[in-house]
Amino acid sequence: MPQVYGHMVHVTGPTSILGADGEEWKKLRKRFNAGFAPQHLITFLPHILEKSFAFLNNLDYFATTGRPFSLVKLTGTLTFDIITSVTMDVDFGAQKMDQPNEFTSTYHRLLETYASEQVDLPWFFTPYKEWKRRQLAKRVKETLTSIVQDAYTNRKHQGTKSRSVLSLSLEDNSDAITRGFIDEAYDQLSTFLFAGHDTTSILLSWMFYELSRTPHAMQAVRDELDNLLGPAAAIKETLRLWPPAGTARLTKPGAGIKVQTSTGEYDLEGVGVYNCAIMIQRDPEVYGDTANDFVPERWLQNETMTGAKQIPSSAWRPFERGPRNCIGQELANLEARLVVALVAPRYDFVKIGLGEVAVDGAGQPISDEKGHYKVASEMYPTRKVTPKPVDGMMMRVSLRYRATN
Ligand code: HEM
Repeated sequence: MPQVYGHMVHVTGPTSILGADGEEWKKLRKRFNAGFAPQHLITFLPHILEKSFAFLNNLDYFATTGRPFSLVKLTGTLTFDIITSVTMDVDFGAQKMDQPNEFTSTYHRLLETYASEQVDLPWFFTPYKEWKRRQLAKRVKETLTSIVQDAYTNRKHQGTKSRSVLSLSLEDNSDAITRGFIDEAYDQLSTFLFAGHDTTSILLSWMFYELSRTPHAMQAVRDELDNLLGPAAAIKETLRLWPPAGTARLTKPGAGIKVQTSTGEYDLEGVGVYNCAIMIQRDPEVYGDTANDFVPERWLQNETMTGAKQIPSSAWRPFERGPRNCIGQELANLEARLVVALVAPRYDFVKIGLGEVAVDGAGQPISDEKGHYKVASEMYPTRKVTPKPVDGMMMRVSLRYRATN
């Protein structure tokens, strides 16, 4: 839907796979599918592991100093390091807290220009922000373009080929390198950079938050680590409650698209359709009276669990469905499983600020009847007023044990 996609053009570029349509999209999707085949994804494991250990080092620092920190910032640099390493074979060292990397901070400052309710206003309402966004986008483009150019040279002179997004973007080139060709490769690279790290970092933050206030679920994750079932259910449930991405489509006039709902049939000819995953995935008709609760057990194929069999697949769509679904979903799952397997046994997280757990006079958490800790203030107020901004998942973390090696 151009009205939505247009806003993101400074992050994704005009020829991005996200905005492409028809034959152009098919060509791009086919090309990049090769980089996300299961047997190829497994080759990313050493990269993901290496970056996850750097993440553990950072958590250790906060555990030993007791300092509060923004979890979403920390997971953001982790997933940034992973995505740059697997899509362009470059290590920006984004997680080095004592030596902030310039490209990483420029990129995150660019993303922050979108984190405001004013984002939907035309540019002339927020001229300074628009100017700043363009400046930051220009600097990001300079760095990524030089990476594209270097990769092109290596490919041409040394025959270096891989199935990274960058390498796949350079396929189809004629002998002469043109500005347009480099720009297109840059658009795809920067799209994967954005789509492949922001989402996964949000997933990880919400998951550790929900686990921190649902002790039985955290215990199940720790118990189930051997077969990775526990993390899989926790990941799925986090994505149900807190889908980090979404989709909007413009229906073609004459395509005959109609939708049947409990209140009648609606004609969706030539309109913008926004699949609001956060509402669909909290539908009480499907998820019952625990629709708003974090209940990973619902996804375990256990006959005794209520609801497990009745959830229609279309009621869970964080990666969307059909041919335009998320190309990186298996990578996101792989990352999340690995990170939770390393982090869950080693640390306890405690939320501070918005969403922190309510305690009794003795300082003990107060549980509700469903086994969740009650929160003192909701992360997202449900009142019909402008919600407060989220606080970046401010946390404290403590070590459950010290690794000897
Ligand atoms: C928790 C993590 C993730 C979530 C929730 C997520 C969600 C989504 C959703 C909902 C779409 C469909 C958008 C639309 O229809 O307009 C999408 C598309 C896409 N995602 Fe993801 N994503 C995640 C991780 C990733 C990763 C790790 C990558 C890359 C490595 C990635 C790359 C893409 C790309 C390139 C598209 C466009 C696909 C196309 O149009 O053919 N995503 N994602």
